[in-house]
Amino acid sequence: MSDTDKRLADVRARIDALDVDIQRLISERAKLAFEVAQTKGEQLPAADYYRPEREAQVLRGVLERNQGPLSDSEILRLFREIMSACLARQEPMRVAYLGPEGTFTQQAVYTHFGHSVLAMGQAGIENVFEQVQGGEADFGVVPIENSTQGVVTHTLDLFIDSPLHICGEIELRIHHNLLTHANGLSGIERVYAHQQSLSQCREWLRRNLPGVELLPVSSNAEAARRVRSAPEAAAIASLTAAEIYGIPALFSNIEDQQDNTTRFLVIGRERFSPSGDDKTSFLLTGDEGPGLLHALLAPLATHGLNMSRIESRPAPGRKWSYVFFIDVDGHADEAPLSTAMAEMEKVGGEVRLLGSYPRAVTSRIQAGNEKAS
Ligand SMILES: O=C(O)C(=O)C[C@]1(C(=O)O)C=C[C@@H](O)C=C1
Repeated sequence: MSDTDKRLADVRARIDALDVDIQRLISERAKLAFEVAQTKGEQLPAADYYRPEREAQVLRGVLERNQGPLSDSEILRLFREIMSACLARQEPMRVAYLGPEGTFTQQAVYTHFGHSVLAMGQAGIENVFEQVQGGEADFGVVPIENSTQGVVTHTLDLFIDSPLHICGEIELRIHHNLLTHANGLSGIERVYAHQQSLSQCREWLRRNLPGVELLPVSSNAEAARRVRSAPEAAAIASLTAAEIYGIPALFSNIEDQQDNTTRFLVIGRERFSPSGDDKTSFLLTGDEGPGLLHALLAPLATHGLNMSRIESRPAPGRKWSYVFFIDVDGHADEAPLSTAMAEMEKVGGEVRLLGSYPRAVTSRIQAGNEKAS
């Protein structure tokens, strides 16, 4: 045996010993998670054991402890999967998402819930809402805004008449790829993609495929599906879609903005407790003149609450009336937000809580500055 072989055998023996420990510890952890489950009630479906606030706390701890050599997102992913597996001891949770298979929304589902869930692709955002409301799905995941393209108005509008709650947010870095069976750019006659993705890659397409026909379709996964047997066409889609539909990526990371990020919301039928670092979304409506919005927002300022977003949409059936979507820091069950919301209700108009939920854990990972990457 050469010296190199001996060193290799030695390191592998140490890895084997560690694997035994890791496996024992994971099994021990799973047993403790089952113990927690028993205290919540035996034989309930997984959705009844799910505690997003606790999961966020566990994952924040993982990030704080990480000293490398694994990157923050890798170590998060591993612990995410361990918790997902611990939870899926009963029937897996059913999570509806904007499909078909291979969309970024599906990727958001796995990033947030891990792979031990049943992800159910839906044809439209409204179908995701319907599945959760009707109880066919335990939770739903829908896109809400993109850092390059702005808000997904269709999702906002669906909240206006929905009784569902927001119980989580997911931030996903969006990397676009040019998928094609063509050997080079010169063989491409048309490009399919979702309109949002065409817009996010506008500059790249202008420089690299000038004059080529750009065809918007319902999703990037649908674009990939169309290109499967059309070697003269290309699709803009994720690498997951490339794998599912068996199409090579001719170019990767073709998005114009390096930090192109999409935010998704998790919707469900219940409300959850504070996690220690939460956000709250609510809806404001009222017909009492321009001073009303100012009066409604004043308590937020008085209590020093940070408002991270305000979005207005036309109120359905009321010409020139608006509905305002507001995001603030804090949980509605905790002061100072609970106090501010009580004061807002006294002003008049309607203040409807859409949900309080843990801030996306991945938002703690600085883009391009990832610890140990
Ligand atoms: O702490 C709990 O409430 C658990 O059920 C355990 C656990 C975990 O594995 O850490 C599992 C599922 C919940 O969503 C949250 C956490």
